[in-house]
Amino acid sequence: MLLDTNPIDSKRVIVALDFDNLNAAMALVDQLNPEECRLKVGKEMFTLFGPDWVRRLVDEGFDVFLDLKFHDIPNTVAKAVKAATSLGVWMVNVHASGGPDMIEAAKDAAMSSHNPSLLTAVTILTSMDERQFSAVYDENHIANKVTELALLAQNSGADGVVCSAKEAILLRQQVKSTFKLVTPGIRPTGSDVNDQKRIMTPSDAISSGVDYLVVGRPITQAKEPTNVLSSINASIKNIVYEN
Ligand SMILES: O=C(O)c1cc(=O)[nH]c(=O)n1[C@@H]1O[C@H](COP(=O)(O)O)[C@@H](O)[C@H]1O
Repeated sequence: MLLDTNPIDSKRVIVALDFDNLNAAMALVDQLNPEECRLKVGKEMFTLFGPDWVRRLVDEGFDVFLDLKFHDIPNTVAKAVKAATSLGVWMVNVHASGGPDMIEAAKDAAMSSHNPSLLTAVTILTSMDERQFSAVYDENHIANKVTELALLAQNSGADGVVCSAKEAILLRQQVKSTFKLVTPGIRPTGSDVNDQKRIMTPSDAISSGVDYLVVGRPITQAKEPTNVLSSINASIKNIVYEN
């Protein structure tokens, strides 16, 4: 299992499996090659199909991002992260707004596991635009808050953040080069935006310094999912970000 990104990682796409039907999910997974993508399992599928299914994906050779976005008191989050890493997953996440003690506790738990996982912290959800953001934070500079939360996450030991690719250029000036930027809200040209607000194409995102692209519906709802994945991989294959 890779904990670091190679200069050109052949699997920079993380396919978000958001299905309510296990057969439909596995029909897609069976077409995917663990050398060409990683997988993300979120709240819906984890709640419906549980840890055994996650272990199965790991056993099939996939690097799994278990996206449960923990946000609770430090002790509770540490125990949840310990349980998550015991499944053999590659990455787990928390909300950065849970604060430094919570992130540090999560990182300690992720590292002390017999199967250390990367820990990322969610900054501001990609479904938030300025109107949504200002309703929560009483200000309207999303990029400033993302930067603040990313630095907080880095200083508290997180391995990276989940953010929008729109903030990647700014973040790359401020965080360590090894700090992972994981970005949902990725939309190949011409695909539906759905409920995402802060979006970018795969090649623009990688050119902006993103490490991993989280792509759900543009792949999972496509008539030919593997064609979409291959075309995204081809579009980013030779892009190396230089700061
Ligand atoms: O943590 C995440 O993965 C996440 C954070 C965020 O800010 N925005 C976001 O869309 N996500 C997840 O990324 C995936 C995006 O899926 P699509 O919009 O279908 O590409 C979903 O599974 C979301 O839960």
